[in-house]
Amino acid sequence: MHNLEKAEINIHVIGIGGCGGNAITNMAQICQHKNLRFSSINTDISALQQCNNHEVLLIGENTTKGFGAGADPVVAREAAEQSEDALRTLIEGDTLIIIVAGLGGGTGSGAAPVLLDIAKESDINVMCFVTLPFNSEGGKRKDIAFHALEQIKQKANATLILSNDSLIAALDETVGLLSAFRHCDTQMHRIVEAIITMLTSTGYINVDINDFSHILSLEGDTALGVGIAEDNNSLCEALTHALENPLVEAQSIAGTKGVIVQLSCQEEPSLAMYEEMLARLQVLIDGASALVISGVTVSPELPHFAEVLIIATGIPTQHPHDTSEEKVVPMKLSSSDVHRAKDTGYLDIPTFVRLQGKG
Ligand SMILES: Nc1nc2c(ncn2[C@@H]2O[C@H](COP(=O)(O)OP(=O)(O)OP(=O)(O)O)[C@@H](O)[C@H]2O)c(=O)[nH]1
Repeated sequence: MHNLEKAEINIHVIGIGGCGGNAITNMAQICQHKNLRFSSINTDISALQQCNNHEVLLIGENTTKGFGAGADPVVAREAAEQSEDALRTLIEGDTLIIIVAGLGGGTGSGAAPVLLDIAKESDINVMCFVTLPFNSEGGKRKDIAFHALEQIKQKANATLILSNDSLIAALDETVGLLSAFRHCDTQMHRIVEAIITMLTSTGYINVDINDFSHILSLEGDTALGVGIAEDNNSLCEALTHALENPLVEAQSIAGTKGVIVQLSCQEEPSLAMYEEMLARLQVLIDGASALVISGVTVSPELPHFAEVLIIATGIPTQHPHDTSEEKVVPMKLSSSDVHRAKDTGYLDIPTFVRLQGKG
């Protein structure tokens, strides 16, 4: 008799540095699931004290004495290396790690690559959700961010790059900084939730962890996103919108080697619309003989008619480090999105704002 119990999936979302910790605090507040765990890692003990709803780990205590990495990624890397054993213990038993970090400062930029190396040694898939600094933060922060991004893209199975400058372009001018950051967190949280639903629910057409790992193992650039459909007729648009997030670098999936398309619906989707959505996908991949894995889950509790999650990997790299403004396609958000961003307060002032305040 075979044991038909499914192996437990453990998804661990880990924030690194001030931005990462803020994002995790927000996500942990709204997103709970038995297969999901949240942690924050920092060199700065005061930032970790704000992370009051999830696990925290102080790294490099001997070097930094808990006062932060002083915006120096080299110091942060050393701090992470000093705490390698604690990092290894933190990720024990994880199936998938999602790292969240703001690039451009010390801790996120310096410690994320170290955690990626440790996860790789332990054979754990890692996705990274990173933000790029505002232009107004200056060239030095941009340089640090791009250098870190280069390492992260090489080491992670998939990287989602959110641009802080796009927040300005995409949101209403009157939105406050912290609400805008919170909006950025919401985008990441939507993707995390869609991945959890995909990996933990049994779909009519099922995408399992091995399908997911296969797609993540393909080498090249990645594109990922979630699009929302209000009815059967807008499944195609939801697929396109998944790749047109106003906060994310323009994402083309032309030439991709592998794609997961996961459709979660309140009720059974129409066959014709499902087929049309997959036909649209073929147009987007532009003739590539990609491996397409599509899943369908019916979840009556979804707040919209449907959500389309797309994860494309093995995309040919066109402009590896060009994240100039031209590549970002800002789109205005819907008024409900702007409303949501305005309505939400923020728990804590991000570290970089606090540091700037200190003058
Ligand atoms: N979207 C978003 N970006 C943030 C937030 N906080 C900081 N940032 C961005 O992330 C970059 C890095 O800031 P932090 O995360 O505070 O820096 P750190 O990695 O902790 O580095 P050190 O404080 O120098 O050790 C900043 O330059 C900002 O562009 C946040 O809450 N949301």
